[in-house]
Amino acid sequence: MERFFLITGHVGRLELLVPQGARLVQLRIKDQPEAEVRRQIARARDFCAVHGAQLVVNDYWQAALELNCNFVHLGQEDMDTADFAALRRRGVRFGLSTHDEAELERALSFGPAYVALGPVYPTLLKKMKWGPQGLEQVARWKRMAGDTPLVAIGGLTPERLPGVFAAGADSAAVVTDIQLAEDPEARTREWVEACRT
Ligand SMILES: Cc1ncc(COP(=O)(O)OP(=O)(O)O)c(N)n1
Ligand SMILES: Cc1nc(C(=O)O)sc1CCOP(=O)(O)O
Ligand SMILES: [Mg+2]
Repeated sequence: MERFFLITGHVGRLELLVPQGARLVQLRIKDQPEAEVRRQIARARDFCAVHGAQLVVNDYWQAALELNCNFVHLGQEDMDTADFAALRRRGVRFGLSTHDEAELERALSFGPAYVALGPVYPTLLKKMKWGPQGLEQVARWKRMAGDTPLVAIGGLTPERLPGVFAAGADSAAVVTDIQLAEDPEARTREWVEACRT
């Protein structure tokens, strides 16, 4: 699995940062009208196809199906309503969020392309009911997930990556560190480099 997992909140940002070297990118749109969501997903799909990047559509699995996208990310609530049979029929891979053992067990039962564990470190992005999981939890998740790739998320920075990968994460996902960077393009290149080593 790609070690660098970029997450952006707008297709414009995705178009700016993918050319810096991101090969796996999630479009995580929040609080937008459905038509705008679909417009952005279609644009991201086409852009990623041209630039050789894998697009992962967050939340909007129905739009992803309708717009012929092939990878979605689903949270625990999304799992209640997602049509996994339809996703499988159409060859759409899915990654799933997990935060505790019960969620991990449930997520693994669906046969995901990856499971995500978070927040590994404190995150500024959103209020969460889970405290920081820490690196020992990353190592436990890796053991429990078996062959399913593990994505670490939450409060990650290039400086924290050696510890995260040493603990067993296969991939590291980021929103805030790049979103708030003074120079997001340069910071993305730093991530690409840090994930290479
Ligand atoms: C790679 C990755 N991991 C976790 C999440 C979080 O998904 P979710 O719990 O559905 O929360 P939102 O991102 O929808 O707020 C993710 N998006 N990507
Ligand atoms: C969107 C999201 N989901 C998380 C989870 O644990 O499921 S942590 C998180 C925040 C993303 O990380 P940051 O902005 O700190 O890089
Ligand atoms: Mg979600």
